[in-house]
Amino acid sequence: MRGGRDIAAVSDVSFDLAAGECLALVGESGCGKSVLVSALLGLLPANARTSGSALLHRPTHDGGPGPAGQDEPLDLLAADEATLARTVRGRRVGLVPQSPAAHLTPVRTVRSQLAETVRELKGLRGKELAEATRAAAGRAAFPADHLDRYPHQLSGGLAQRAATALALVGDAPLLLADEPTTGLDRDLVERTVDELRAHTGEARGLLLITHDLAAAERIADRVAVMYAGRVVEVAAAGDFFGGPGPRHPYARGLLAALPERDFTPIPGMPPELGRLPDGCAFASRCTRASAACARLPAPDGGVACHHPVTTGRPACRHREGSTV
Ligand SMILES: Nc1ncnc2c1ncn2[C@@H]1O[C@H](COP(=O)(O)OP(=O)(O)OP(=O)(O)O)[C@@H](O)[C@H]1O
Ligand code: NI
Repeated sequence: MRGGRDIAAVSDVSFDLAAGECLALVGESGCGKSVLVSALLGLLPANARTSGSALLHRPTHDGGPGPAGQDEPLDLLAADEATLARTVRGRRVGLVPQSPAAHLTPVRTVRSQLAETVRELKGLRGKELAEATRAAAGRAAFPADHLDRYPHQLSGGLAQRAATALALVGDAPLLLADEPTTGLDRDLVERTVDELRAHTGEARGLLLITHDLAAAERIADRVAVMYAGRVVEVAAAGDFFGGPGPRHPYARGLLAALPERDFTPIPGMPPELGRLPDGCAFASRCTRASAACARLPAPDGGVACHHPVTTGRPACRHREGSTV
């Protein structure tokens, strides 16, 4: 920040994502979801700092170890710009960006941007390229008769679909979708998330960032909840949305806020990142808070809370399989 102040936008985040799995990442606006995605792709501003590791394994179709010498994971946080640009972005990790209108090149039509991506990633030319470009648009329900439009001529939902089409072209082993259904009607939301879910076939992984808990429930295997830059709970989707429900009070509050549930918002606002308390950042809004919350809770069994709701069942069930 200006004045030499540091802001910790994302802290101590730890999770895995298996091949063939969809992990939904949810949490209020500003909790750090997009910063996390930018960090994974080396897209943070130049003055940002990261530490730790983000290991990307080579996918294998049977889930077993890869060919000898080729299954060394790549640490995305340590990779240099040339590696990220030439081998990672679009190829090994696809991105549906949060603000598609800002990511599309304003002076080129959707067709030309999509064709360039298909040419680069699939090596197609001529008639085949034109055909594959139309097919790529169709995969994200982008209408063929809008392909010759410029980004400023698209509605928000159409720009979203153009960005999704671009992200799907490379069939990357890991897809990061940052709010891919903003501005879409319910049937298009469902069509889009189903297409993203289909992407997890053939041992591909999907990290779905969304505010749409119904969309997460529809396609996610597990759910991770972020609050003020930290992951506070990771749970199997069946437990999270089903009977036992989430165990972290914040995660329970997120679900209870839904109109089809209690329709009761969590009182108060998330804290400012520059003024985080030393202890649990949710304590001031939490009805279960106690003196223990003055200390930061360490993640324990998938939940970081001094007084999680006991549901009688383990909330975190890891799927078998190799990690992506
Ligand atoms: N370039 C930046 N410089 C300073 N602060 C930033 C920068 N980018 C993001 N932030 C801050 O980091 C925090 C996390 O932002 P982020 O965009 O990751 O939130 P988010 O969870 O994706 O929210 P939303 O759901 O609204 O997209 C916010 O407080 C934001 O203001
Ligand atoms: Ni975001």
